[in-house]
Amino acid sequence: MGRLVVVSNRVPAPKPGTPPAGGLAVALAGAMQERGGIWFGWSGRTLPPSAPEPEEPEMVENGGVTYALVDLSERDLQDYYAGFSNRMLWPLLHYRMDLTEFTRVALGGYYRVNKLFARLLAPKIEPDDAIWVHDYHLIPMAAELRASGLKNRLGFFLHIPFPPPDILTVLPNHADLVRGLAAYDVVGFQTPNDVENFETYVRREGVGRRVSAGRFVVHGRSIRVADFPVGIETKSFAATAALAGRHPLVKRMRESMVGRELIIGVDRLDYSKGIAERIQAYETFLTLDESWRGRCTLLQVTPKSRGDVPEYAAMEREVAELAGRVNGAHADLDWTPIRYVNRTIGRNTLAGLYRLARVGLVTPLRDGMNLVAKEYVAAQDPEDPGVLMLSRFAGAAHELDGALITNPYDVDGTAGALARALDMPLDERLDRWKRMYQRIEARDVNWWRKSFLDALEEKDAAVADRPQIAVVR
Ligand SMILES: O=P(O)(O)OC[C@H]1O[C@H](O[C@H]2O[C@H](CO)[C@@H](O)[C@H](O)[C@H]2O)[C@H](O)[C@@H](O)[C@@H]1O
Ligand SMILES: O=c1ccn([C@@H]2O[C@H](COP(=O)(O)OP(=O)(O)O)[C@@H](O)[C@H]2O)c(=O)[nH]1
Repeated sequence: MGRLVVVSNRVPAPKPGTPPAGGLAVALAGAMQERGGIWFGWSGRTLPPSAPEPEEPEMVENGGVTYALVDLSERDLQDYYAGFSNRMLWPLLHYRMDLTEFTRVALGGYYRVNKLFARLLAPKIEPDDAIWVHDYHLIPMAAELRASGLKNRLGFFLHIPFPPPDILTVLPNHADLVRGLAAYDVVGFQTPNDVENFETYVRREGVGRRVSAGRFVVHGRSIRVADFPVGIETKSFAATAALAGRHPLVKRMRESMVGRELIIGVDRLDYSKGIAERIQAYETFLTLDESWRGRCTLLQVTPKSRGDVPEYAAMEREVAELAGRVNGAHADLDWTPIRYVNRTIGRNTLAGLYRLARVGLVTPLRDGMNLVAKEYVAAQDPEDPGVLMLSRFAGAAHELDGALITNPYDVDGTAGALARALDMPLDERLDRWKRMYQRIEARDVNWWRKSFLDALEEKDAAVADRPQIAVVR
């Protein structure tokens, strides 16, 4: 068995002595420690203005994993990351054609960085290594690596949605992008809906077809295509949450609630997350059901994200103004309806905050999966669990059928669902929570990693033999 080589734009900082943070990082690091591996990607740093392009990645060893990190020039970062990845692919793949900006300059930067990454990575690859590329920033990597003569197994996992063809074909280079996907041996999506959109695209564009369950021929290559819903490290997150009540910040939060019910939202500041619509629904709820005034608080944790992209800066202002206006209109001397926190909270603290909250509000307009939804479920007290409110447009809604499923575009409907969640009796909360917990325990992040890698190394039964998961009506 060869090594595992993971390639992703963002690589968790390999600081000596600190474990990698986040479910994805933990699981992939676990796989690499088992097998020996390289984690290749952007260092998170930019090169000084006149510095030449790097000839070698910086190699850092930590905890049995070799990190291979590449600094990017400011221009490459603007064109490849802020430009084509986050102003074109991100909005388009989240069904937001109105927010896209396509430029040939940014597209050029996207291919330039993929070429650079492939050139720096190829010499590090051994013949029996399995290579697993992650996310929309790096779709052309397989084609670039194959052009340098590599014959290895190559897998790709898309963490964000794959939209229907009428949306994808807005992208002027959609044909090249899908040709790039066909250079992999396995292409993984988050949900059956994404797989279906891919199938419709290749059929309509006349570039391929599904030949059997989980197997496609695209541009003449036979590839595996299936959904592999990403999970979290469920058991350890649940254990952390059970102990997190001792954490000083969680204690302070509980004391400050003075018996009020907590409603929690945790999202990067991103227009895909539906934060403004959520605040509007909360305001409608407070207006419609006055009995809840002064008896509940919405804690919205929203770290800033992608500040170089203009749409994100605009959204930062919009959400801050909205939260301020709702507080101004509804607050009392001893009660603030919304606590809006614009910084990153550590996951151990978050675990305790989720457990304190009677309702978890996860209402994206579109989301690949949404790990916060799974973390909220994992963190609940099994004797007295809270209620997850989940947008039907989050990938997680295909699995978490015990949630109160909402449509974030329906502000009144979401407000009504919030009232129902806060009033839900214990037996219904228990019944809903148990179904969801069983699911995320069985399909945790280790299941995700193993099922993808088994498909990549052709060790699995036919992908189609896997039990089907619930599909949102
Ligand atoms: O790296 P950034 O630009 O700061 O953005 C953070 C990450 O956001 C996206 O996450 C996605 O992956 C999650 C795990 O599979 C999934 O639950 C979520 O729905 C997705 O939005 C992005 O895809 C990552 O590449 C970014 O690193
Ligand atoms: O202040 C914060 C906010 C978020 N997160 C973590 O960031 C991840 C967000 O993943 P998700 O899939 O929900 O959305 P993404 O941001 O990847 O689109 C989750 O593990 C959260 O626990 C965190 O550690 N601290």
